[in-house]
Amino acid sequence: MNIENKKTPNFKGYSPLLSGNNDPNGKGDLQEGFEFGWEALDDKGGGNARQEDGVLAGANVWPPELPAFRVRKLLFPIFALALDIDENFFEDKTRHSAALMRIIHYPDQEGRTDEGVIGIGAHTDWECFTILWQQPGIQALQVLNAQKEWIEAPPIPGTFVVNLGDQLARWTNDVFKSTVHRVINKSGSRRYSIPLFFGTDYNVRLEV
Ligand SMILES: O=C(O)CCC(=O)C(=O)O
Ligand SMILES: [Fe+2]
Repeated sequence: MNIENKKTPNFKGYSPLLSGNNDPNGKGDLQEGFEFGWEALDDKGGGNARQEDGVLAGANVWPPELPAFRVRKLLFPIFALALDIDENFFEDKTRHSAALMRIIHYPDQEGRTDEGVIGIGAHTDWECFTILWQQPGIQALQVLNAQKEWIEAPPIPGTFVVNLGDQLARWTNDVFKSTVHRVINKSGSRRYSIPLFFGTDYNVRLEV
């Protein structure tokens, strides 16, 4: 696999099972991983884009057979087409997108009765959309539907949840509404989730 991180110049990419062996007394580490970091930012003219990245400088590598790995690049054109505007409308507005990933641990709250203390209270996300990975097998995420009822959004193996955020709602005059959601983890076990929040470049005006 040519995206293997031992073959890239900047440590980014895929590390297969048993490719590492941290303990010299061991025979190999039973884990695989994928390393990524800052993209090489566009050179704004000085010729020194992200020089401070040292050995990590340079583009990420992504599996060519999995274009959805760069889901953001796919989602913005899909929203544009759904809005009946040019497919590339968001292209020059999302070059350095405000993007933040969280890794969240929710302790189990089985038996807790305080309705005011839940995993994450009802809210909408702020950006354009959130791509959310949920730990398989644990139901905890709920979404408020148009009838104002909380419905479950269970993890479906091999899929992400995409929540729409306030920025996209504002920009589209609520053609796309932001999703009200919350998390209550009464599963009996701890739960992990990983949301990736995606907005646009900071200086973009919300206009069409
Ligand atoms: O953990 C989840 O499923 C959702 C997390 C979330 O809504 C958030 O961090 O904004
Ligand atoms: Fe959220």
